[in-house]
Amino acid sequence: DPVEDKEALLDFRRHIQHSRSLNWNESSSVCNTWTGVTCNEDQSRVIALRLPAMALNGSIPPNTISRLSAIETLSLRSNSIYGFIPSDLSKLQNLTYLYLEFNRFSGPLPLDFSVWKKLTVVDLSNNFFNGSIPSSITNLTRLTTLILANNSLSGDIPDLNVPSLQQLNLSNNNLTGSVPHSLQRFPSSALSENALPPALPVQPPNIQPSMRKHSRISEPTLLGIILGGCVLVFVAIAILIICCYSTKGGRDGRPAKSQKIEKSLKKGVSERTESQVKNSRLVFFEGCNLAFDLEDLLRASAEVLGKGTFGTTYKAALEDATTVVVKRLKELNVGKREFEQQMEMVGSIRHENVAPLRAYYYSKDEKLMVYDYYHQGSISAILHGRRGEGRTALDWDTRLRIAISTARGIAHIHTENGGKFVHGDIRASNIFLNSQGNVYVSDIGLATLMSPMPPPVVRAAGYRAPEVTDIRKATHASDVYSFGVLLLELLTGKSSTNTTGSDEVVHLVRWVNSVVREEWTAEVFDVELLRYPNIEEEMVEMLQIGMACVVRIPEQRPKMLDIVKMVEEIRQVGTGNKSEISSPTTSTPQAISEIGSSVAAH
Ligand SMILES: Nc1ncnc2c1ncn2[C@@H]1O[C@H](COP(=O)(O)OP(=O)(O)OP(=O)(O)O)[C@@H](O)[C@H]1O
Repeated sequence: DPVEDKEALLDFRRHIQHSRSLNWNESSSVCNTWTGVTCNEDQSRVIALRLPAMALNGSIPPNTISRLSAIETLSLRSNSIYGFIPSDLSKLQNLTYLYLEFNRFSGPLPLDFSVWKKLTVVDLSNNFFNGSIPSSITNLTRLTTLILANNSLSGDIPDLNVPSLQQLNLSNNNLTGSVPHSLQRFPSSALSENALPPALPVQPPNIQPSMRKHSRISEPTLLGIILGGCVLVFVAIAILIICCYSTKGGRDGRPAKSQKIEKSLKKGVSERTESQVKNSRLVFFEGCNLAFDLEDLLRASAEVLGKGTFGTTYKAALEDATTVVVKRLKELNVGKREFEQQMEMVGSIRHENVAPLRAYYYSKDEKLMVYDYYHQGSISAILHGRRGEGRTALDWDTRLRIAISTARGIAHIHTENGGKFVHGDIRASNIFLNSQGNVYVSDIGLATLMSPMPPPVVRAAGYRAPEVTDIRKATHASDVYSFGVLLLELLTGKSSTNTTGSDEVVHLVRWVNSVVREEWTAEVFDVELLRYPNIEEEMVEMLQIGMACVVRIPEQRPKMLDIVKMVEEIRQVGTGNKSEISSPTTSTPQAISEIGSSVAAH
């Protein structure tokens, strides 16, 4: 651990008020457990400190952060920090990203920006900074973003001739003078709400600048402008969304990475008033090392992953290169209290096979859930996506591992809330693999939040136990049924529902039952599995478990804890190749048909 950095951070915490708890224990590892702290690869130095929306209150204590001399990212946005930017921060020679917006900083900006040679992004907006904009900013040759909006900066705008600068916002200050040539390439909004002369004089030029210099726009007028702006934004976004959906995603059939959709994620918040935004925070769960706030999420470039039963799911890349998944829920049937209770329950579940809910957000218009992004995608996508040439088939060992891990995950969920918790929506599209191949059960407990009249849940149909008529009333036994369907899916490679040539929908359970009844068991298994040697008995074993889970009468289905044992034992009762990893070779389908009839007996 970087001992000196640790001391500096502890000193920082000691000298600044923070009403949200910071898990910075002296005995724990700075690099691995401390919220908001990131270290370099060999864990010798702290390189990022991100404490957005941590309710920090006070001024930045001198000689604390300035000792983190390797720091590249400093984000203290959306707190209540006041006072000057301490001059000793000039020691942070590696500082690249500086986010101090939405605080109560005041006083002049640091005079000499050139000490931070690597500065790339600077956001000091929404504070009370005054004085002029230092011309030393011109020396920042790597600067791409400069946001100083909503302060009380005055004086002439310096000639910021910084070729790398791509994003500029100096709006809503008291800046005067003419727009320097170097800044004329930016949209006029970058400089709006200042005391600059208008580009086209609509009033006598000698009157307007001086009037505006002394009188800021009155609040009702400002409100009018904001509301008008919001309506315009809303209409524009509505048009964009319509355009977007009419093209049904990217031309190649994949979800379109689209700015329009990104805007739609932002829409909900742009409609809210500023005070609502300030009062509504993302609620993080303990142990979550992610450090971002709502503004980060809204700023993130978002890509639509898909639309599911509960809303739209986005992949959002945050400024620090973290990727998260944001579920934007729709049509919920619950109020704030019930939503929060359910989220707290879901967020407290910790198991190696359960996708942790990282954070959630609730407001009247917007309900968000934040998860880790799983690089390999869902089991459904891996199993059914892209059949044909160039496809990597899901091997038997992986399918077995998915079955065991999912069973363990669900069994754990069933022990929560005094053994009353139900997943309610087990299916292949809610089970994920991360880049290391670990398995995670996701989307827990969402079904119970649905509105009384959910949209036709076609996708869930093949997984839904026959006794479940209302998806909000799922039970442990109905989860077991859905898990059984998942096992059948892993074995057959077929989706939970399939459409025949005559457009008839055939449920996988019915199909498997009919095939097994006719003693054609060998036909059941995925042809992609026939390449693996000595797995027949294991497959038959899994088929038996799957079929036991999908029996019609709920009371006759095994309990999840028993299922875990049964699935774990597949290897032991199988061919005895317990520790071997089956590799793709050829095996004859006859071998399977010989043992197939043993399943029919069950
Ligand atoms: N944490 C995640 N990591 C990676 N991909 C995800 C994650 N969560 C969801 N996805 C993907 O986003 C897409 C949309 O997911 P979403 O959960 O909204 O709908 P679904 O799973 O397709 O359907 P349903 O909500 O009805 O279960 C799916 O392709 C899903 O695989």
